[in-house]
Amino acid sequence: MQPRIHPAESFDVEDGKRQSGHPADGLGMPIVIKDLTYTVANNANRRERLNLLESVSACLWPGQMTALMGPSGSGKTTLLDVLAGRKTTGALKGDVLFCGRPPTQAFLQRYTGYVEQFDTLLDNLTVSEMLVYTAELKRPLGEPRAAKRAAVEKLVSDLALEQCRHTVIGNQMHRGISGGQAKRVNIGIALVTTPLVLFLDEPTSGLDSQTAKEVMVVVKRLTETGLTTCATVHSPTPRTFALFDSMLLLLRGRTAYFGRRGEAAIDFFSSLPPGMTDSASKVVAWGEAEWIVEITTTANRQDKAAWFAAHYAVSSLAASNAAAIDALEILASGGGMEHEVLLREAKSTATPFFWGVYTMLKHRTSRNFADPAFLGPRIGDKFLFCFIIFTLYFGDGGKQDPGNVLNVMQMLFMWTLLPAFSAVVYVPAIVLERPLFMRERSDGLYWPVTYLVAKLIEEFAIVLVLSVVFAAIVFAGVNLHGSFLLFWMIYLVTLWNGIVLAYGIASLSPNMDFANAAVPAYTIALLFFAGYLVRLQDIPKYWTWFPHLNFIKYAFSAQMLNEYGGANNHPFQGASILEFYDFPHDKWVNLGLESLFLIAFFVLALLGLTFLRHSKR
Ligand SMILES: Nc1ncnc2c1ncn2[C@@H]1O[C@H](COP(=O)(O)OP(=O)(O)OP(=O)(O)O)[C@@H](O)[C@H]1O
Repeated sequence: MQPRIHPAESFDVEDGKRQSGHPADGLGMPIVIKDLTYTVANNANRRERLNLLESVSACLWPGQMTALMGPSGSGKTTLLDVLAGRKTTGALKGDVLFCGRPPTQAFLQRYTGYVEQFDTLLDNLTVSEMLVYTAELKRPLGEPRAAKRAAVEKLVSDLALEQCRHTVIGNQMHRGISGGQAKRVNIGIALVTTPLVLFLDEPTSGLDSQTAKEVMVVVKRLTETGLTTCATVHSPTPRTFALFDSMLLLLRGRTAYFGRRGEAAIDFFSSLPPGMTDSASKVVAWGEAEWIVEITTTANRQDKAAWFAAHYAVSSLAASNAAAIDALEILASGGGMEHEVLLREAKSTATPFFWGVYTMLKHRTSRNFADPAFLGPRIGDKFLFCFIIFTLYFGDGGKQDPGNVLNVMQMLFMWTLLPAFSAVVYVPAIVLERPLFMRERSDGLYWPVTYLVAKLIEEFAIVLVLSVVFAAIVFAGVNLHGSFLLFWMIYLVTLWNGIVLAYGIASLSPNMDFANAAVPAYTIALLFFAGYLVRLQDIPKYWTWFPHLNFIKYAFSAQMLNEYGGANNHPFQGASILEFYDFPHDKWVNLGLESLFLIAFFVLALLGLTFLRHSKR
């Protein structure tokens, strides 16, 4: 006799009520997957369409843990991504229903947890800080701080992280917590808002069998409180596999088995025709999971995936599954389910913009400001150039001979250009952090604009302080003229422009190499059109549009007008300096026009962060 699928056991389908005493009482969300087909353009031949998932049907139940299994490349992560709404490409057919309704993206971001295969953590926070940071961004603003801390404390205890709670997470260069602890922190991040559904992509990969079991025991305990849990696993040990309630087995994107783990699965696989199965006696020696993996992997290698899918499709198990799935769908679509209202959620983040910025500054910026590896590259170049200019041009501004006038102009030109050149130092802040940003954004921690504003405030604050010091040293040391306030403001706005430009280019660039090449290429192009190497009036007609798009031109014009605007406007090449170069506008107007580029680069960076994902999933 084929086993009955668990939905019918958990729900009284006829009455439409939960059976009393079910662990899902009070919390949880059933998920129906019905005839799901997911198609993408083949990487190898873009004109060809590939079904990465084909007619997959199953349901995931609150309070139960479903193992998503299958050989490598069978579509497990693809299915998890589809369920969690994290696919950015491809076409979907069929239904994915949470509580009987298609979920909004905002619902998925706010009420489901997704533990990705690779860890994306902030390496300079401690375990506790990482969880508090996530809790503050993801839990409602109105919740008292003590309640948030208590939720984190509970997670630390549930996930057995007490030992390493104050250990810095670290990275490959500076070792911090272990792989198993990092995995548990990732699970903690997914659980910190008490989600209704938990997706885990290979939560046990890279862990020894004991740690893998410990991690899954924790997940099991949490699942029993009513969570709907689905985890991809490769070859779990018998003890780990025993924690799962059911199994969805995929072969080349098609269902090869969906049903209970244990006796039901063993019955199903041992009843296959000879040649397609293996002796059930091996289950004792190998364990159930290993035995099933062996049968299905062999079939996959022998190109029998289609046969398996067809065999399952006509089985009485598939028929009873289909009936149970239909019943659940009808029941759920009837309304009145506990968490149904959440499915109408329209806001992807629980906390407002200003809170996101504040929390990011509080947790991330405070750490960065105490980190020499972060501050070093941001201060070092400015210090070096300031030192060179101070020692090389000391007192030159007070000397009136033509040679010195030329030196001061060249110095002003370099001083104006350097912030744009050294902008490349800000590229890694966006490109290397992209996986973390993508994860946090998908988790509904913040909007791209929140992230961008917080990061810019962090960078702007550093150069605000530095620029006053270095501008004062250079202005006094070189003995410059004009307004110091303007001299400093032009320097500051140019530094800020360099930062936002680097962020803009980084957000548009697919990788570090591209961004590292694009920033200097663009800034060198600006250099030719800044009004010094070629006078603005001598630029050929077909290039005259470009200086208008050049913030360095406005900055350099403002610096020159500031320095030579008064009595200092010496005779130069048969005219005065300013007549010879003919810089347009007033010096303050030039500063104002330069400032407009901040807005333009900001919009560019925001568009890149919002709409370009670079890694297609
Ligand atoms: N655009 C594409 N063109 C061709 N093949 C693709 C494309 N996108 C994904 N695939 C293939 O789809 C299959 C499913 O990938 P997926 O990551 O879901 O497998 P998986 O079962 O999670 O594998 P693993 O266990 O190794 O993580 C893989 O064979 C992958 O190479």
